[in-house]
Amino acid sequence: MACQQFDLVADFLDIPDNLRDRLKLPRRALTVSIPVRMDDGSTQVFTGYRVQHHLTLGPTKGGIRFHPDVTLGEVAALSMWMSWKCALTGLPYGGAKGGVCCDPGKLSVGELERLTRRYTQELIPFIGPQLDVPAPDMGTNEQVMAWIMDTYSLQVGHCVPGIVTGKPVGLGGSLGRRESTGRGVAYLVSRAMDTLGIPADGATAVIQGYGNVGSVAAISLAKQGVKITAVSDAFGGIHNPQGLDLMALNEYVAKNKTVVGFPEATSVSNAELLLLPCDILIPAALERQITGENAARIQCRILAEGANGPTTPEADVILSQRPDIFIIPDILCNSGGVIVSYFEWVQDLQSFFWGEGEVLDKLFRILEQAFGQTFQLHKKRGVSMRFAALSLGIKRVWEAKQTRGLYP
Ligand SMILES: NC(=O)C1=CN([C@@H]2O[C@H](COP(=O)(O)OP(=O)(O)OC[C@H]3O[C@@H](n4cnc5c(N)ncnc54)[C@H](O)[C@@H]3O)[C@@H](O)[C@H]2O)C=CC1
Ligand SMILES: O=C(O)CCC(=O)C(=O)O
Repeated sequence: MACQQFDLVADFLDIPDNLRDRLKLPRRALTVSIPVRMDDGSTQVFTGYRVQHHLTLGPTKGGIRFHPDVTLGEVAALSMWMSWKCALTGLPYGGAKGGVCCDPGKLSVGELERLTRRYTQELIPFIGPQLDVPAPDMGTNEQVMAWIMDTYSLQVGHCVPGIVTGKPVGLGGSLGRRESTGRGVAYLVSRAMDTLGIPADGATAVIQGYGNVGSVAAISLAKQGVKITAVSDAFGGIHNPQGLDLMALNEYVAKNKTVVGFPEATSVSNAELLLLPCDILIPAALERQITGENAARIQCRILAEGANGPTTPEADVILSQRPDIFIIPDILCNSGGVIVSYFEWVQDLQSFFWGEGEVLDKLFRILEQAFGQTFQLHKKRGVSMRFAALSLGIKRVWEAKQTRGLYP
């Protein structure tokens, strides 16, 4: 998907054929074996990856995913999208991504810590505050980032908070980072609603994936008056056309570790949830959810891509024939996370920390600019919002490579 998107944009930008691989292929891709002593005394070997897409504009940046379906190809695609996302939002980074093929829900806290520390140990020659700075993604959280920071710091002999972002605030994390991706999604949805003339009060939203991104987006939108009518997780979904009580839902999820079984809602499958009528549809879980098979049948006005890569190129072709749907593409829609990660990194390097108001103000200003530039190109050149966002990101990296002399 990432390569197909790149090739279309490269044609539009007239990037010479013989130089396209320079932009497309990752600079480095690392596969590691991670032996972990399990609680029952056995040893299990997990496979982990870290892909750094380009280092032309600064260190590489991107999350680490713990999920059973992680593959090297997926991580490479996610690293490429990180590059275009950072360039679109003007951050001084190349893209990276990491992943470990495991099911974090089935590991004890001790097993998870040993796995994280051993994975970090394997990455140590390749990461660093000026080289590659990991962050959370699906299946990882602040605690995992704290273990990464601790493992790295023990190795080099002093405390290095700038090695990861998305850490607990008490260890040099930034105020607002935990909520930043979901808040950014909600900010851009409200910009899209303004643009389309949809009043927030009474609008409805359906969210696939009620994790960090999905749950914060839900709360932020509900504060604007939007009714959240359906949400889901890996176990299934729930639906209430009158709107879900999010306070009660969050208490239920904290206790039961799933949205499934929440009272005052009917159950719905993840596939059915995507087809529910709503004003705003937010995929906030895995890639390839809106496909050639279901794209013609989704019933929203705004498709806000909280997840990375939720829409396949086949679906994009179908959606291009549906002017009734406004897409906020992933590299724009979920960029709030990496933007506040950038703020966290800057604060760590300076050992000087900002208030939450300052973080949010700077976040919304960057989102506003990226939304404005993408929307302008979309209108001016008659290209989709995704194409416009990718073009802006790819063009900036391409220009930087040319200015540096193409081979850095
Ligand atoms: N955490 C962050 O700061 C950022 C995350 N993202 C993207 O947002 C998406 C979600 O990430 P997080 O919220 O951080 O992860 P998370 O691990 O906090 O939550 C993921 C949610 O998706 C659910 N899920 C997993 N498989 C599913 C499936 N097959 N169908 C439906 N739901 C499923 C999980 O049960 C969980 O509720 C991912 O695509 C990630 O790459 C993008 C930018 C930043
Ligand atoms: O915060 C970061 O550095 C990266 C977050 C991430 O993985 C993403 O934007 O997909």
